[in-house]
Amino acid sequence: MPSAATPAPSPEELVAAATVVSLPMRVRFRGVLEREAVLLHGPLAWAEFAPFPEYADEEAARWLAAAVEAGWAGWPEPVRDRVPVNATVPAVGPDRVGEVLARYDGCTTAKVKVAERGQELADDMARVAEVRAVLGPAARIRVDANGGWTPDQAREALTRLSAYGLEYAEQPCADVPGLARLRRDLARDGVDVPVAADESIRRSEDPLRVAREGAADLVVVKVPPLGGVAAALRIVADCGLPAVVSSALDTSVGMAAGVALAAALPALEHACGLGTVELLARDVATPSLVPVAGSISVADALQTVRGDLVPGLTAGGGGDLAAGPERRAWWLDRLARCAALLPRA
Ligand SMILES: O=C(O)CCC(=O)c1ccccc1C(=O)O
Ligand SMILES: [Mg+2]
Repeated sequence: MPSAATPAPSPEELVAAATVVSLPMRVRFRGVLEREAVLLHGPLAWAEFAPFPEYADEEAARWLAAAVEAGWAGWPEPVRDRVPVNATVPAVGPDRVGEVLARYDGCTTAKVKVAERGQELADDMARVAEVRAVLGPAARIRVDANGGWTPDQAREALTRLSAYGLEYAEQPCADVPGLARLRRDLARDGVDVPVAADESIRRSEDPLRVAREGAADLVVVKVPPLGGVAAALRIVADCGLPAVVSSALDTSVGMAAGVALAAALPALEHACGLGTVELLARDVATPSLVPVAGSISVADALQTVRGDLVPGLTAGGGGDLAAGPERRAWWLDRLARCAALLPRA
């Protein structure tokens, strides 16, 4: 049960509840082949704190607020039992697309990374074409450029990629004015590709600006950067746009928070980017929280965080997933600094 009266745990309490793990990834994502995370054993559940290493403390503190909600306060009530999930295809060559998609059981929506640094539109075309060929005409395909295109590049790329049929384009351009201009240009040209905002929501001081300025058709929401499930629900309601829940490259523990958000949204019209545990070569829970027949059960998500993790993984010990002493010290220091930034009830 969420409770506004639950006081935030102290920095000492959080450090005592923490273990630091390092997980190898199957494919490079965000330029890394290894994902580090702090797992916190709270009184209600396990929680995850894993802001990307380059984020400053102020931004990382929102990720910690989301972890405190998970472990200490609890999540809003679900309104559905299962959450549909998309496959996520990193910027691999077409030769690896089949192998990536095969790991997502029953997923009929795929998100394809595009505009990767060092690659060209021809690479994106080949990757998206292969996804369409593997999944067939009925599948939904969305692309995610992570802000990598100028508005003109995005117009050209999406006009060409639209030949494969796109559900939407996620963060095609880096900023809100760019997204708004692109949306107008696509409408003028008759190119039917809706625009979704991701970074413009989750890394913004003003997450409602996208909606105010008509810069997107839908919003992508992630629990950790928005400061928790309850905070994300409020942002979606205030935006008044359809929402897609996505992950931030989480372990099964972090993924459960995304499932809790997707389960609690009043409306859910799109598959969610909550299948990315498949990108990790190792995970903290058995079984892993991965889609079965294209969706994740909400009860499975709750059980994942309320039960035991893999043998040897306890607050204070990471078993054979434990990060080395230097990385452990770096993360615990960061945890304590971010904890000091949280409002204390
Ligand atoms: O939405 C998905 O399918 C997976 C999540 C994802 O793509 C992602 C994962 C880590 C960091 C950024 C992003 C992103 O959506 O941009
Ligand atoms: Mg994105």
